[in-house]
Formats: sequence, C-alpha cells, structure tokens
Amino acid sequence: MPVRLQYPLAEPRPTAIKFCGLSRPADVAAALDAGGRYLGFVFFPRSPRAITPTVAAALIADVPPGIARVGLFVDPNDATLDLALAEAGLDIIQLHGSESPARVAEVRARTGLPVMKAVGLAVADDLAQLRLYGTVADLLLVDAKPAPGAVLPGGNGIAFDWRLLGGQRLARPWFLAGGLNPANVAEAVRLTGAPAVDVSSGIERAPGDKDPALIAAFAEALV
Ligand SMILES: O=C(O)c1ccccc1NCC(=O)[C@H](O)[C@H](O)COP(=O)(O)O
Repeated sequence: MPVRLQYPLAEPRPTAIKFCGLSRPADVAAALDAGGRYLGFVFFPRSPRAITPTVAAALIADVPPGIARVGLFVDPNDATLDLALAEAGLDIIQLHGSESPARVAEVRARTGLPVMKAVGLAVADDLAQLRLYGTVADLLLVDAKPAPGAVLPGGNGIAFDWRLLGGQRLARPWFLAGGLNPANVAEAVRLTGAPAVDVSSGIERAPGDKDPALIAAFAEALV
C-alpha cells in the first residue's frame, strides 16, 4: 500500500520545485521565498553539500507546514537513517545510490516515510529501471547517469537527453533532475512534461555555495 503523499506536485505552481543541497539558513530562506515546495538536505559525507543531522535539524526548525523536507542518502545503512530521522524531522527519504528495489521497500517499511528513488538515464534501455523502481518507490527522481568514475552519484550538473522521456507514462509522481538551471528548465519541462523539477548545481556559484539570485531566477523561469 503506497504511503499517502501530503505534498501534491502541482500546487501552488504548475511545476513543483525541489531545491536540493541546501546547507545554510540563507539557502532555505531563498528556496522558500522562491516558492520551493520540497527542500533537499544531503547526508552524504563526500558531498560538498553535506550537512550533519544536527545542522539539518536547525535548518528545518522554522520550515512551515506543507513544505516537504527531503533527506538525501546514498546507500545508507539503518543506523545512518535512524540517526538522521531521530535528529532532523524529515518527510521524505531520497535514495540516490545503488539501492536495490528490495532495499527501497525495506527503507519504506522500516521508516514509514515515502521514499523517492533516483534513477539515472543515459540511453533508452535505462527506462526499464524506471519501470522497476516504479513498483516499489513512492516517488521517482529521473536524473542523469554520473560519468564513469565520478566522485558523486548525483549533483553533478549533467543533463541527459530529455527526449528519452517523450511519451513515457511513469507509474509514480516524479521529478526531473540533472543539469537544470534557470536558462534550460522551461524547455526541459516542455519537452518532458515533468510535473516537478529538482535542482542543485544550477543554482550555485560553486559546489555547495547556493546563490539566492539563481534560486529566484530558476523559479521565475517556470512561471
Ligand atoms: O548534491 C550532491 O552533492 C549529491 C551527492 C550524492 C548524491 C546525490 C547528490 N545530489 C543529487 C541532487 O542534488 C539532485 O537530486 C540531482 O542529482 C540534480 O543535481 P544537479 O544536476 O546538480 O542539479
């Protein structure tokens, strides 16, 4: 039985926005000012956007109801999840590693939270993974595949060929991600029909350094 989502993808903007990799109070304020409905916090130590559960708790403290607080993990073990959930109030778990469908199901059952599974696309054959994870995840995040040898499995500012999604009907609510920025996001939504988008690198001055002006410009590009 899927967990009921409390955060509709289409309200109040035509395209919902998840601002990911927020690490400072000013980032959260800018994301909320821009109308972001989903705020992403990275719990992956190797990331330049990584924060601890304690820092996340402070960032999240004043987030108003109705805004989804998303914790991003890469192949987390149970202890990592337990610690983050105990300290920081999270609404959605984003799994951005090589978690199997069985592990996605286990995390859902164990935490009682909706799980968003990131799936990388590079070629049409990768669409099978989207169908597979659509049977177990509550939400899908359709991202670019990282380049071979990349340090990070996501947040690399790389786009995939959006035409791969043309005509696809995904089994779950989904976010388009990967290399989106204020200049290309409107076209990406037009080509894919994405109901929601996710951005990190495209709203930064440098890895981990979010720019409030780019955050505002990203949201304005979707109005
Ligand atoms: O942001 C990170 O550093 C990160 C580290 C490990 C796994 C995923 C990570 N980020 C994922 C995202 O921020 C987004 O969900 C998505 O990949 C889009 O990122 P970007 O291409 O930078 O907009």
